[in-house]
Amino acid sequence: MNVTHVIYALIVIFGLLLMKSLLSKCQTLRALYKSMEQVPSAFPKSHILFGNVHQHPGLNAEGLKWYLRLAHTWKDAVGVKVWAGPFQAIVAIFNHLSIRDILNTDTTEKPMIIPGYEIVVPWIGHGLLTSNGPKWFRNRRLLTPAFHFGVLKPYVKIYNEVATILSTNLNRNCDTGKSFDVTELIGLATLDSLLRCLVSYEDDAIQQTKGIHPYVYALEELGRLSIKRAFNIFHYSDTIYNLSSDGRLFRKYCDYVHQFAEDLIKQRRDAQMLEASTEGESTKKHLDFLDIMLSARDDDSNGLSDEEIRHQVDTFLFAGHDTTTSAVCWTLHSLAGNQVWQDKVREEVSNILASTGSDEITWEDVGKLTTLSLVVKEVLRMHTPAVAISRIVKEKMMVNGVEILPDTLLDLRLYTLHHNKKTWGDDAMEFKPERFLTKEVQQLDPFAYVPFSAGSRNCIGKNFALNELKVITARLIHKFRFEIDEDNQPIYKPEIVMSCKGACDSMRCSCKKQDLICGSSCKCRKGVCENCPTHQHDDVDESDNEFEPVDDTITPNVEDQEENELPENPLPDNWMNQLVKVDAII
Ligand code: HEM
Repeated sequence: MNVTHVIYALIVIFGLLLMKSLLSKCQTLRALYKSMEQVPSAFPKSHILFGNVHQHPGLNAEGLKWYLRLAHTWKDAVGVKVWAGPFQAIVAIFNHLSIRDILNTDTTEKPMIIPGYEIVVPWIGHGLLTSNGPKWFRNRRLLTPAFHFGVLKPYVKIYNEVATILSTNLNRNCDTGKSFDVTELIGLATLDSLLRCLVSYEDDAIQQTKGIHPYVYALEELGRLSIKRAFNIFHYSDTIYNLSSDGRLFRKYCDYVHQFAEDLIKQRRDAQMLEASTEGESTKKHLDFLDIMLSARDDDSNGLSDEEIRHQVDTFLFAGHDTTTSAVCWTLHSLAGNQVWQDKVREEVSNILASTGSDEITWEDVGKLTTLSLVVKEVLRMHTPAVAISRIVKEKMMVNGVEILPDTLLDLRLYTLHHNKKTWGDDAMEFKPERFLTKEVQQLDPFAYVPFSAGSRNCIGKNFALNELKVITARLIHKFRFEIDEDNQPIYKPEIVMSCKGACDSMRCSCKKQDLICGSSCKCRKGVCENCPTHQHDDVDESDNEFEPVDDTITPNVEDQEENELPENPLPDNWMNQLVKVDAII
């Protein structure tokens, strides 16, 4: 046998292996297409190359309505299928029975692909949110003590400190006499609180809006660039993305936030070593997340490396920031649109604070905020901050009676689940906190209401978030009155979280004349605020309105609707108006 024979033999073997792999791929695909026949389709036709990607209405208000229409039509189905290209089957799920089967099993995991969770991995690494299997399991066990009630308790003081600075900033903006967007201030406050609680980082510059802190700026840019990448299929390849200007910018901001976290970790290690060597007392006010991570040990007495700790710090800032900001903003927005509930919450807070004679909400007080709790539950249902989460099937599994094959992507539409009329009734689109007192809702399947997800991969920061949300809202409602601004409507942005542009903006006096009032009891209806007599009302100058009016992103695209033969819109025409307008006073 000479060299030529060997080459021929290798070519034949290689060809056979290739054929075998192609055959097996074809069989898998055939099985996938067959299994998907049991799932109704979101679109009547799918493109041979793009699947349905080009038909999707996008991450906007129209997209939300589109999923609601599908949920209304396919009430009892496992979900509906969408093809991302010819090979990737996605099942959009909005039925609690399907959600229960998916979140209750270990045959699914986080999809580490682009545009899935993989997009944020260069930024947050393989922390708790973006890891699977034994790595996730070990880290979850090591990090769970960081959210123990004993650790969370002292954080309530920090939420109060943050709320005080936030109130001062709101008042300062009120002094300008112009409408302004409070979303940004709330975002800075929730970031400030995360940095203080988790890594004991205190810097007054964080809550300053002017001359924005470089860390705040870097986080904002990273969020913006991640979304941008998700919508550019040419940037799905790491090589191409890294060479692009966006990719280089993304890398630059990643390097900055990584360095920021590394410096904090190093400083803490140095401080701990100094304390140990001098037997000195710690000057820290509370045990933080970093302390717990630095001392955490697994069963083999191994701790977390500095790189692992950095991944977790970045993960917690990522997972805990926009979500909480969204929840606070939508709570204020909902109360602005429901003065009766706003007054009930204010009365509850006032009674609690009057009984303690303090301005601060204590740990014990948080449990007494029962009216606010109802409001918060309803807000998390109506404006679900984590609009959707996803999983990939690892092993063949049954979902709501349908067999789903490996590699199918499951798109759990939590917002849609929370508005499913079959579960929540015909008033599902209405803000009714009292629904959580009814027997029907109390007896619902626990998987029908999952703003923090459920099962082993539920939100580890749930109690942290709820406490913070309640303290900040209580403090603001005690001091300010929020009202709907008829002129400015925020625009729904259901991206990584349910954010909005301009929600909760425009702090105004109830006289609706662009004057802004400080204090807690503005009765101004005439022209001069009795609390701030220096603030005379000016005529409203429309050019002062910096907020975008509702644009066509929320107008149903009739053309697409006809082409896709979508079912009739089950929502009232003005449903968006009911959700998005906001204004506030004093
Ligand atoms: C209102 C605020 C919040 C909401 C609605 C929320 C919601 C969620 C949801 C739905 C998940 C599941 C994600 C998935 O399956 O992909 C999740 C996971 C997670 N959340 Fe939150 N979250 C909030 C606040 C926070 C806060 C404040 C922190 C940290 C301080 C945090 C840290 C995490 C982490 C680390 C995970 C991953 C857990 C794991 O996979 O083991 N979240 N969150």
